[in-house]
Amino acid sequence: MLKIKEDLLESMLDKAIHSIQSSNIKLVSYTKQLDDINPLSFFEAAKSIRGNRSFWKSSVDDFYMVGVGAAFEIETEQPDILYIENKWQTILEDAMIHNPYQVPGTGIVALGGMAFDPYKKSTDLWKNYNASQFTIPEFTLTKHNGNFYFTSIVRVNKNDHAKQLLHQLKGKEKELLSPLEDWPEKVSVVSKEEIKPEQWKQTVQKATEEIKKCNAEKIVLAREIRLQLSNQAEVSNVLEQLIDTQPTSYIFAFEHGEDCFIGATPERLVKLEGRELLSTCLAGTAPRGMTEEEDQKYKFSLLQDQKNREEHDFVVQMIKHAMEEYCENIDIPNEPVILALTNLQHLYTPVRATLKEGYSILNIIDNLHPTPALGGTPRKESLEFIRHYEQLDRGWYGAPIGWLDSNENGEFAVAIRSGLIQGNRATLFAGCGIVEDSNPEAEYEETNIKFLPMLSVLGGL
Ligand SMILES: C=C(O[C@@H]1C=C(C(=O)O)C=C[C@H]1O)C(=O)O
Ligand SMILES: [Mg+2]
Repeated sequence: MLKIKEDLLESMLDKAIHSIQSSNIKLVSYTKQLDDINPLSFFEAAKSIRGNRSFWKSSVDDFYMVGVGAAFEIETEQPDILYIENKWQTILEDAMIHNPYQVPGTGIVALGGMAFDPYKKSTDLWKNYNASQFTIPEFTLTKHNGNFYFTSIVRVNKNDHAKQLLHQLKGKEKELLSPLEDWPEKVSVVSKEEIKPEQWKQTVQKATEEIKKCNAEKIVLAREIRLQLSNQAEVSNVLEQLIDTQPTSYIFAFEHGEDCFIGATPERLVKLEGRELLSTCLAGTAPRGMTEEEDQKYKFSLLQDQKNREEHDFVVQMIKHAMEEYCENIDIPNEPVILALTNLQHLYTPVRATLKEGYSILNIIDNLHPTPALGGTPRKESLEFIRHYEQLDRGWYGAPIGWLDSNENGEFAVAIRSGLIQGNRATLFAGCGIVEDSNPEAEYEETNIKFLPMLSVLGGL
C-alpha cells in the first residue's frame, strides 16, 4: 500500500515540475492517515527544523494542528488582511492536492497571525513578526475526532527531480515520526519586572476621563511584565503545561526565528466549518473563588455588575452589527453566561451564524478585528487613544491568530493570556476594558490575574 502511495506522490511531483510556469508558486500537497501520535511529541521531534513550528489546540474540540517548516510564507508589512486572502487564493488555484479525507486542517493549510495595530510603530521586541504572516508548513500533523492525518506540502521548482524530492520527504517524515529519546525540562522565573505599573494606572484614569467627556465609550489598555528565566524555555514543555492547566482555552505557539509567541486564550474570534460560523463575545472579568461558596459569590456578582455588563455589551453590539453584513441566520442570546476558566471567569455570549456565499473567514476577521474586547469603542477613537497613550508594543498580542485550510475551514482566536518567549527571557501581556466607572487599582488587579496562566507555566508562581 505504501509503494502505491509513494508512486502517486512521485507522479504528482513529476507532473507539477513539468507543468510549472516561470513565475507561479506550485505547491503539491499529499495527505495520508496515521496511527495515533502525540502532537506534542511531533512538535518536539521537529525541533531540528527550529524557527518554523506552529502549534494549535482547539478550546473545545479534540482538535490539534502542528505545522513544521515552511513550504511558503504569505506575509506583508502592510495592514492588509485581504492581501493575504488574494495570495492564498492564487496559491490554491495552482496547487495539486491529494486529500481523500477532506477533514478540517488537512490539505493545504496556513497558520499564523497579525499585528494588533500595524499603524503603531513597532519596536525591536517584535522584529521577527510581520504585520501579517501566515506559514504554509512543509509538514502538518492534524488530530480530528480521534483520527490522525499527516500532510506533506512541497513547493516545486522547474529544476527539481521528483525522485529526489520524494527521498527528502521520506527522510524528514521518518525523523518527525521517530520516538523521542528525552523530554525538555521546565524553567523557573529568576526575576520579574513590571513595566511602569503606576504610569499604566494613570493612563487608566485618563481613559476614564476621556470616556466621561464622551470622547469614547470603552478603551482597552494593556501592559507588560518582563521575566528572566532560569534557562532557555523549551516550547514543548510550556505547551504541555498550558494544555494541562488551561483545558478550556486555545493553546497556541508560533515560532519565528529564535522567538516564540505562545499562549492559552479563551477568546474565539471566528470558527468556520463549511458555511457554519461561530464567534464569541468575551468581556467582563472576576477572579475564581478559593471555595465553592466564594466562587459562586464572584460569579453572581459578575453577572449583576453594571460596569462589567456594560463592558460586555459593547462587544455584543459590535459583533452583532459586524455579523449582519456577512452572515445570515444570526443567533446571539440576549443575556451572557459565565465562562469559568482556571484562574478567572468571564461574561460570555456565544454567536452562531451562516456565512453568506462569496465571503471567507479572512473577510470576517478583517471586519471584526479589533473587537471592543481588545480595542474599545468607537473603534477609531479607542485605537487613537491606545496609539497615543499606551506605553506598549502589543505586536501580535490581542490580535487574530489561527489557521485556514484549502476546504474553506478555519479557526481564529484573539491572542490574549500570552507571552513572547525569547530564549531565557519572556514578555507577558495583559489588558482590560476601561469604561466610565473603571477604577485604576481594580483594573490593575484584573490584569494581575490575567498574567497567571503564563506565569504559572514559566515557574513564576
Ligand atoms: C485584554 C484581555 O482580556 C480581554 C478583556 C476582558 C475584560 O477586561 O474583562 C476580558 C476578556 C478579554 O476580552 C487580556 O486578557 O489581556
Ligand atoms: Mg474587564
